Amino acid sequence: MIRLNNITLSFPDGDTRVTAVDNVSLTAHPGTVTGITGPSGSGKSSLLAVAATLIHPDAGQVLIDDIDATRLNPGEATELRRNKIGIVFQQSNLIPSLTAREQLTVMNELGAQHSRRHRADALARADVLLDAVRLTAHSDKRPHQLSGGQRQRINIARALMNDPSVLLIDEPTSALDQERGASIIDLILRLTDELNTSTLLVTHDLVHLPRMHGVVHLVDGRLVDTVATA
Ligand SMILES: Nc1ncnc2c1ncn2[C@@H]1O[C@H](COP(=O)(O)OP(=O)(O)OP(=O)(O)O)[C@@H](O)[C@H]1O
Repeated sequence: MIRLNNITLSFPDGDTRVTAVDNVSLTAHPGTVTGITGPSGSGKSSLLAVAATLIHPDAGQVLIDDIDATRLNPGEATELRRNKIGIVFQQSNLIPSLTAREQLTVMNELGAQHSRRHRADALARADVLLDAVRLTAHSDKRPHQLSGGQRQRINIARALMNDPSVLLIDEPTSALDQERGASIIDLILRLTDELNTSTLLVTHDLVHLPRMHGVVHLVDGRLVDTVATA
């Protein structure tokens, strides 16, 4: 579960500061997808970065499975992120020289020795996830041999490699046409259900919102509306 309590975040802007996120609270339960929407510049990506523990907020708490990430030192926060949070960034950052399977197994090589899986376990996990995202037949292909939708599926599978309880996804459909976008949303809904993740999904694509379990709407960094949908 992820709970954001009264998050405020500002950035320096000349002599003043711009408030990117203004006193926002939300909770996402396991097995649910919460959409975060709002106009450009409304603070969606900033809020996701705070949830990911990549940016420390000016005020507020980030509770991941009841651990307050804002009280951890940088090393502890990195460990928490590695073990409990899967992140799919807006920009795909697949490594050009690696196959689809290696994009996943390389996750296991990063981070502290004690938290790594045995190589055979990592391979087995990668194959389960490649199957879950329907890419088994493409396991040995490199990014340039795959479509945009297939690359996005690998990004999602990779974020799930360490079995996170929280899945954070920024604009997963922005580079895809409507049909491929809808199929990525299908995938995220299914994996959230099967793997019981608490998923936050940033999107400005309103067509997908009715399919989510809840939606929060940001304007100028403030939460203006919370809607339970499904
Ligand atoms: N690193 C930064 N330094 C300074 N200001 C920033 C930084 N990141 C974001 N901002 C500002 O914070 C506000 C919120 O930006 P953010 O990227 O979170 O919005 P967004 O809703 O994700 O926008 P978009 O839909 O265009 O991606 C904006 O005013 C933006 O200019």
